[in-house]
Amino acid sequence: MEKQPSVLTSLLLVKSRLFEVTLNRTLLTWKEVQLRTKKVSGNISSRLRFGVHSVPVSEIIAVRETEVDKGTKAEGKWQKMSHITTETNLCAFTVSYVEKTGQHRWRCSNMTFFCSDETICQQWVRKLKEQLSLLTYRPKHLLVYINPYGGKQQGKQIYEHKVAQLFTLASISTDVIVTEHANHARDHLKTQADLRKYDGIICVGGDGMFSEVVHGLIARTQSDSGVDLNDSQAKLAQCNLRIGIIPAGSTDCICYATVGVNDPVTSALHIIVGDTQPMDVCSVHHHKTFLKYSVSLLGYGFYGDVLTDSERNRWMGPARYDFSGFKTFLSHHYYEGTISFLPATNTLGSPRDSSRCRSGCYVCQHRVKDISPIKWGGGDVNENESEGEWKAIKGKFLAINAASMSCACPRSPKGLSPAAHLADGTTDIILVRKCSRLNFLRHLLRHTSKDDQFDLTFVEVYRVKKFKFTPKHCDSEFSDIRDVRENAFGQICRDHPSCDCTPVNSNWNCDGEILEHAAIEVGVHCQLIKLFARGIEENPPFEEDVSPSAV
Ligand SMILES: Nc1ncnc2c1ncn2[C@@H]1O[C@H](COP(=O)(O)OP(=O)(O)OP(=O)(O)O)[C@@H](O)[C@H]1O
Repeated sequence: MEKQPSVLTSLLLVKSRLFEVTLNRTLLTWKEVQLRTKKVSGNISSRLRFGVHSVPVSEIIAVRETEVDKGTKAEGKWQKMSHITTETNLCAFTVSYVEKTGQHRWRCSNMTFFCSDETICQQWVRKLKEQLSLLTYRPKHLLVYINPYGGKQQGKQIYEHKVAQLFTLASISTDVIVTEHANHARDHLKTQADLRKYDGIICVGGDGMFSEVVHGLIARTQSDSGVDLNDSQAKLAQCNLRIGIIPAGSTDCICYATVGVNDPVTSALHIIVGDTQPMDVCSVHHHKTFLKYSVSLLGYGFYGDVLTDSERNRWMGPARYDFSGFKTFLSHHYYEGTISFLPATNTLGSPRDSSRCRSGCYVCQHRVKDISPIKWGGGDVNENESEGEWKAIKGKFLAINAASMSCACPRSPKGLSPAAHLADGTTDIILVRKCSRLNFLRHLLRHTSKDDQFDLTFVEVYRVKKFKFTPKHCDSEFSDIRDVRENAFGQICRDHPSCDCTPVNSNWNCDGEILEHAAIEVGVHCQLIKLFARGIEENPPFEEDVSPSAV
């Protein structure tokens, strides 16, 4: 790699140790210099270099002049150096920067450099600030929504104690709104917020809060661009404002998928350094009506039933998911219907790949541009020359899942579709056909083991750009099919929601919310939104412990 010319180089002190500090356009580096006086050919002292520490300029948070404790000024190696005086005014500046501490966690570290005179100190502060001012992609004004009731109801405290001071340090100004009811943030974004004032929108909460902000921002962007949300074939306008998530929810799936960890300080630092991660969004329609957007999972059958049951047991807290999961597993319902889809033919990846979507993902960067408006295949199978061939699969399914990202989280370390991508314009449909309880259990357990969860005869996986699902018991095109049930004799019962007949249709679980209709049409909108994140970093570098702060 070509060596960058240095912008500034000086010998500076950190505590009592001497460092050669160099700033170039991309890196701030400090190398320890040890003075050892030894006779080489009669006289002269030589310098030996020790530990090296580098910080990318793009990961410097702030720089400021620092008060010097006058009592310490005469200490240090400068006393031993004839060419640097200790008699002058000792000055210092502090650099705050991102330190990667492992497990994808970031922390804000401070390093104070002491200079022999004020001019050098001011020069360093000026040059560092100049370099930071070139990073125009960093946000300066943010709109923050805090859900005080998400997760363990710690949203406000998390923001005030862990995030606000970092934003102040980075000279980011904020307008903060603590939400007063569900959909407050969505509706404020849709209609009231003056979005021209901001460089990004931050939500403090969980996946539900993120979903609110996504819905508000997409709706606002489409209304500003004159796009009809109910038109399932419309090409949606991209949202330019980035969204940041400060995790304060119960599951924080989106944070795990885009940052690798649900840590408020790490997320705040990704926002400050101005990271960008594009993300696909699925639009979900029922005939001519818009229902919802989804960024992670659309699940019918097993995952829909778990959510429906867990909503009835909210009083149990987070334990309701385990309880409902177990109950749904035992009930072992299957559902009949037809899934039609348009396979993603021009993508570089496949759902059975061993590679994963990571920071700077090649597959997402080289996605085939989705320029055509969404067109729906009529009937079960339809050929459309410009888009490829629709396929249809009719059957009895225990689960139909569409994963737009891996959905990996501590509960399911590999996720539902380990090789799914955040921003390649596709979603992975996973069909689990009717099988024995034991086989279904084998499939479920493989989400937590090394074995391939798709390598089972009753499981199929397809990477698609669009799909539609038609449940078997959906006689009228426009009827609401939620309450269609089947009694013991196989007859359809619509009239007795309280009788003991089994539902013949499941509900769709759309990113943790229940959809009102089973018959849906879904289209993937490639890179519709952007997050303040950079994707999960592969083997994030551990810093060698040569930093003077560790001394
Ligand atoms: N002030 C409020 N009062 C009640 N509900 C709110 C308020 N603000 C937001 N909400 C709603 O609370 C729901 C849950 O919030 P959130 O996603 O932050 O936490 P969570 O459900 O515990 O976490 P996760 O979604 O990660 O499981 C969201 O759907 C949001 O619409």
